[in-house]
Amino acid sequence: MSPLINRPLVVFGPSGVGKGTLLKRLFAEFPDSFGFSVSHTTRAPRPGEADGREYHFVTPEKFKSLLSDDAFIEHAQFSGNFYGTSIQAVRAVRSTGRRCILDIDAQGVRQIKKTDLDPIYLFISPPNMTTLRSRLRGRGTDTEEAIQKRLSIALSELQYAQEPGTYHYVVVNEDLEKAYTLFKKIALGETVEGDVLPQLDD
Ligand SMILES: Nc1ncnc2c1ncn2[C@@H]1O[C@H](COP(=O)(O)OP(=O)(O)OP(=O)(O)O)[C@@H](O)[C@H]1O
Repeated sequence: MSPLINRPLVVFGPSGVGKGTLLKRLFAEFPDSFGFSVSHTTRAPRPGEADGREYHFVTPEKFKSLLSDDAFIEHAQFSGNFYGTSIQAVRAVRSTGRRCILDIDAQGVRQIKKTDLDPIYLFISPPNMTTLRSRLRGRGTDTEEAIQKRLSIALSELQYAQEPGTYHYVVVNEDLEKAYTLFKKIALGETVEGDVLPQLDD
């Protein structure tokens, strides 16, 4: 098996747990070491978005043909549009000498497990549910209805993480400095213990 650093890193965890916060810090500290793959989408580009940079913008027909050619390692539909990560996009990151990071949901993780991508799976966990709820509210970006929806999806993500063999590592994002220190070591391919998945039954 190749060294850990050569394998893509799949980062998953419930909405509001702090994935974006940790990833932003990692990219700021190591601007040349990591890359996100460019996904395909059928949604229209927003002002300022460039094809091949934010997304590969494709028609629904093209998306379907890629899908039937098994081009995607995972795909999903959100609010009427399709999104997918192609194996080619992951390889493109690798060819620039960067470690590819995939920030996806549990449904995507399930799909990737059926491929031969062989990534490292890292689950970002809240220390408890109370903290997760208050972070989602504290972010101030969602309505109460959207928060409830995110929380119910979060519960299924947490249930998924409790199934055996789901992840290689857990990072509990309680104290941000501590979480980032461990997250960084895992991203850099160091061999570490990782945290233990908390109970999350509060
Ligand atoms: N260790 C921490 N302690 C306290 N607050 C934190 C910590 N980590 C992140 N936060 C805050 O929690 C909120 C959610 O974080 P963030 O947006 O990074 O989550 P996310 O997992 O990327 O969510 P989504 O999947 O919805 O994009 C933000 O307001 C962030 O500043």
